[in-house]
Amino acid sequence: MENDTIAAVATPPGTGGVAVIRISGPEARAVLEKVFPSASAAHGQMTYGGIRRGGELLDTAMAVFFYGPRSYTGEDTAELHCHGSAVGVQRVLEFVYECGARPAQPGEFTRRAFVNGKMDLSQAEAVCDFISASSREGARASLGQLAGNLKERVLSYQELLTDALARVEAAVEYPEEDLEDEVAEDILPLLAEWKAGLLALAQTYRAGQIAKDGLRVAIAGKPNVGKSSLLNALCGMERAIVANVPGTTRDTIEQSIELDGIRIYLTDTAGIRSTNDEIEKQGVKRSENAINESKLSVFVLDGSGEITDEDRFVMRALKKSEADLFIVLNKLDACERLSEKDVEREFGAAPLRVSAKTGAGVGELKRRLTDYARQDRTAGEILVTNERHVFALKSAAHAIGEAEDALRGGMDMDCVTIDLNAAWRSLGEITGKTVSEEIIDRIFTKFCLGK
Ligand SMILES: Nc1nc2c(c(=O)[nH]1)N(C=O)[C@@H](CNc1ccc(C(=O)N[C@@H](CCC(=O)O)C(=O)O)cc1)CN2
Ligand SMILES: Nc1nc2c(ncn2[C@@H]2O[C@H](COP(=O)(O)OP(=O)(O)OP(=O)(O)O)[C@@H](O)[C@H]2O)c(=O)[nH]1
Ligand SMILES: [Mg+2]
Repeated sequence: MENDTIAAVATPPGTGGVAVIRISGPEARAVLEKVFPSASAAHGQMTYGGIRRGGELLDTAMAVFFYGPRSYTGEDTAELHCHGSAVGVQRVLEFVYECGARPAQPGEFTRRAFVNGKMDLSQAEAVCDFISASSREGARASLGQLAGNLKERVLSYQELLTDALARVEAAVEYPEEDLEDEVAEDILPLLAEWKAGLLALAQTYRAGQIAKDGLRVAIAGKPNVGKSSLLNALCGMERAIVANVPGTTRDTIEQSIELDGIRIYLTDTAGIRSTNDEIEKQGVKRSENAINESKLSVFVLDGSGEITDEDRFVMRALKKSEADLFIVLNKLDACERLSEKDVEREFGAAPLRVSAKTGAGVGELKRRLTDYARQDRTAGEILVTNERHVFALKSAAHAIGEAEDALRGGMDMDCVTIDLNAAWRSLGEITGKTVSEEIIDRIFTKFCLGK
């Protein structure tokens, strides 16, 4: 399976300007010559010509050939740049299969690039993330990883660990030289530094996850405080129905916006209150679900009224969830009955004053949302966006901590060696050096076809 020749359409299905078929493997050149006889023999040179099966013209296209290892996959690779006709591309693809290629599995081109050492596992994962990025920040984070920022950082830690291991092993090997104390003294501060660095990197995951997957924000509050109006103000359109009738919003309403490069999934919810109305009850249940699925809740209060038991009821529901909380005091354009102090006294946090009606304060709310999304950014420009990587970084930091304890406790130097090796192996899970075939399978089956 590893060494046959694969083919797939690399561009999205359907109608387009141009569609690209990629062919990779030892027979790629032979396949290309059958499908596109006028192909140039020169590396990377695109030529124009006809694709004919028997006497029949299937397309007039362009083709290019890359000799391995100077290609994306590291193998011989051909590309056919066809007209973006769904039917035309299908016919050319069938012809390519007849000429000796087989259909590629999802992610198989990139898997070959990984197997052939063209990229490490973190870069291969970044290819998938970059393609599916839903915001500028998500695209930036995955492109950094694709360019190798995480890989380089991990490799440099592995190099440091290897140096430390060499010193520890020398102390073990030449006990007569009494190197142990000196090695311990030299290495201990380094271990602390590496552990902190790895943990700081792991901590970028919160911001990384938001960059990659966006931030889910629920807009919650009792009926008629202006939640739907706030949703509309945040997304700049009349997305939800607004009316001066408590219970206007019956179902949750979702709208995503991009704020300063970050994808934000806003959910406007039905006003939460205890009710006997069957439909409203279901709406309230959905509101509670939306809050539980969000990382952040915006709790809306009506500044033209008083704090009521209904507000307290909502606050209790919010407190039960794990979501962080912003309090917003709405209707600041109307006569003011509630001050920021009142809210702080009641709910323990100062609110942001806005008017969903005039838009006052909405810019500041947006700013606070993006600040919230960006907090925890350290460790330079690298953003860890993958739980698997976080786990590996934390495991490595933990093993380094064990090595520290062993050194400090005057334990056998062999224990230190074991711990440092464990740290090295944990880091190798990120680059793919020390990862099981099952995990690699799982990663690549998530890819789209043709990548
Ligand atoms: N036409 C086309 N465009 C594409 C791709 C592709 O496969 N085909 N890519 C696919 O995702 C991305 C570009 N990524 C690529 C990465 C490496 C190589 C490559 O040939 N690398 C060789 C040679 C480098 C060189 O000549 O300097 C190498 O690494 O040895 C090609 C594309 C996006 N655009
Ligand atoms: N003066 C003023 N009125 C507002 C403001 N925001 C909302 N309103 C009014 O308050 C009423 C309720 O607004 P909605 O946005 O429908 O309130 P809601 O919280 O979504 O209500 P439910 O869906 O019933 O829970 C409407 O008449 C709005 O025009 C504001 O900032 N100032
Ligand atoms: Mg509403």
